[in-house]
Amino acid sequence: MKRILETAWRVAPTTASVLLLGENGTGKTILAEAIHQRSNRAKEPFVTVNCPCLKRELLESELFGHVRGSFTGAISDAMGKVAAAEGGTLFLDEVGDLPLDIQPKLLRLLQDRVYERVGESRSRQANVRIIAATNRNLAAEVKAGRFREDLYYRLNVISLELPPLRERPEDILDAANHLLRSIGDDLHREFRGFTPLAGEALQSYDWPGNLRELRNVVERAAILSDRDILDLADFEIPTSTHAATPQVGSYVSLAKIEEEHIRQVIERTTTLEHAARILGIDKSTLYRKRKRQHSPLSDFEFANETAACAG
Ligand SMILES: Nc1ncnc2c1ncn2[C@@H]1O[C@H](COP(=O)(O)OP(=O)(O)OP(=O)(O)O)[C@@H](O)[C@H]1O
Repeated sequence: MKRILETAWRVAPTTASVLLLGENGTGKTILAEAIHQRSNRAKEPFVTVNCPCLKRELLESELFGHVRGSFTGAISDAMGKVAAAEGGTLFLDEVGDLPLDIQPKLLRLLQDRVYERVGESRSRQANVRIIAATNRNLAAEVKAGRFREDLYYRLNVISLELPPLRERPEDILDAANHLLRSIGDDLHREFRGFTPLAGEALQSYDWPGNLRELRNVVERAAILSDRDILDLADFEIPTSTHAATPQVGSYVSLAKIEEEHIRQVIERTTTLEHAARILGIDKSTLYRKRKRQHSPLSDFEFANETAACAG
């Protein structure tokens, strides 16, 4: 992540287009704004276009503007977001969803800095810096014929891939502390972080919704807790989905649910002691339960066998 941010800050003051890649909630929009803030366009507008939100005709007009009468409902001339972003940055969110027939118009804007309003033949000059983001694999979209190769290469000069949180568990606590401080500012409260148990639980979960989900979980805990150090009891951290997990209400025994839950916690933790603390039992009880369940002991459990029995 450090390397990604270093590259982002290096490219920020230039006018180069930037392509941000990553799953939903990894912070692409926030990074786009931060790049804009660190550019010499910071005092100029930062304008977002959300590509999948609009129908094709409306999207073209939203981007480039239109002249009166160019389509039903075009009752007056309108400037588009390209004009609104003049001098500043145009952020194209979910650019992978841009319809194929609008893509050449974006390419022209990127290459020649010109565009036309819908229904108008005269070209207009634009001075905008483009930052685009997508959660799609654009190379695969090109192969599938849904994204133009020339546009892909034009956008992909500087691309930054934001990794999902589950691939950087070492960053989770830092991110959670950062979010907690900013949530504290909003709530006019001063938080002092997380108890070790809460921290471990935050790090053990794989956050499919990434930073957005982490923020929601931390915010909820902060609002509902009256402590200044948030504890495990303040959190509702969802159990990650697992194909083999028996669902509550399905026809399986409690023992089976317990076995599966223990298996999952062990899978996500690095020591038996850590797993036992999350499960709220002591490690010798956990060891006995694992033996009773006839689960083959993993390397890690073997390594901890002696310690567990002593404890
Ligand atoms: N660096 C950060 N500092 C504080 N909050 C952050 C940061 N990055 C992400 N977040 C939180 O995560 C949320 C999602 O971030 P963001 O909208 O930038 O993600 P995204 O990758 O653009 O998501 P999507 O693909 O769904 O649009 C933000 O609203 C914010 O609450």
